[in-house]
Amino acid sequence: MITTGAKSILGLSIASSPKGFPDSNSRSVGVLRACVSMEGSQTMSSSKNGSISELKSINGHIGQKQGPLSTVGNSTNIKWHECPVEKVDRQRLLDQKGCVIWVTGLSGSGKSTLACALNQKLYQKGKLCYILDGDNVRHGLNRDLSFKAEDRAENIRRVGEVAKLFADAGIICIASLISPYRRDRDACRTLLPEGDFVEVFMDVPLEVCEARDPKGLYKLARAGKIKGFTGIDDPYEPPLNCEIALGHEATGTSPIEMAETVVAYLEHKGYLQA
Ligand SMILES: Nc1ncnc2c1ncn2[C@@H]1O[C@H](COP(=O)(O)OS(=O)(=O)O)[C@@H](OP(=O)(O)O)[C@H]1O
Ligand SMILES: Nc1ncnc2c1ncn2[C@@H]1O[C@H](COP(=O)(O)OP(=O)(O)O)[C@@H](O)[C@H]1O
Repeated sequence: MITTGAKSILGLSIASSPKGFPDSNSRSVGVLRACVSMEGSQTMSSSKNGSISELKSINGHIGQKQGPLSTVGNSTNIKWHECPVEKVDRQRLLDQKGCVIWVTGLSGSGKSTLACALNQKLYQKGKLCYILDGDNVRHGLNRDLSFKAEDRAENIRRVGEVAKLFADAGIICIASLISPYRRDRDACRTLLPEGDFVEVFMDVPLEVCEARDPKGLYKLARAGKIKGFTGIDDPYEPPLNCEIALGHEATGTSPIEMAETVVAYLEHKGYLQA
């Protein structure tokens, strides 16, 4: 074992400021703080390549007594691991606050269009977003789920958990799913700190969505060829206390106006700065 100071941890020299790591840029502060905060535990293994075991020893994990074990659902004997680089550090790097914009509404109400317009607006402002779209997530992670109520609930639960991880990464996560049940959406809200879950309701009447019918799904549902289609023969529960309801004159009716409404909300609530 050798002993070293924070300056050489992770191979970064704070004094010499290597290429791609500006020393006076405010975005580097979080990283610097994280390195400096490791100074208390200066023992490193002699490994030359900065291996995982070396990082763990910096973290004080090796040779320490394990903390309490937990049981969560069917996962027994599990333990939560902390890291000195935290959400607040990632947010400072990105100059924004991680949160979840949960877009709910009928098929054809404009969820995906809004998600995309919002992503573009925020990107232009230099803010990092990621979209979790129901249709898309069902192509992979949630391909095993149908549209019966319990599978929709599991769909929402998984996306809620993933969105929470994105928010913890400091990213503005836009989740756009029908999410027809209030209870499922509220459960996602409880996963996040107060204020970090922004429910956006696409308040567009069924008749309008059905007239749009870009995928021809309403037509198939009306013909009885799709069973359990939301709004036709499956329920949709509108939010009772959402942060933003779109589709009215007051909040704009074009996708760009709607996106601007959401951006204004995020700005007002301080999410577009660290
Ligand atoms: N039975 C039924 N009901 C509603 N929607 C259906 C159904 N079957 C397939 N689709 C297509 O699936 C998309 C909705 O997926 P979601 O994951 O957002 O749905 S849910 O939140 O689990 O209810 C939905 O996409 P959007 O139109 O973008 O909402 C449809 O393309
Ligand atoms: N604000 C809007 N005004 C008019 N048409 C819209 C608006 N937003 C979306 N659309 C159109 O409505 C259809 C459904 O939009 P989409 O975003 O796919 O809805 P969803 O994701 O809720 O199913 C598309 O043809 C889209 O071009």
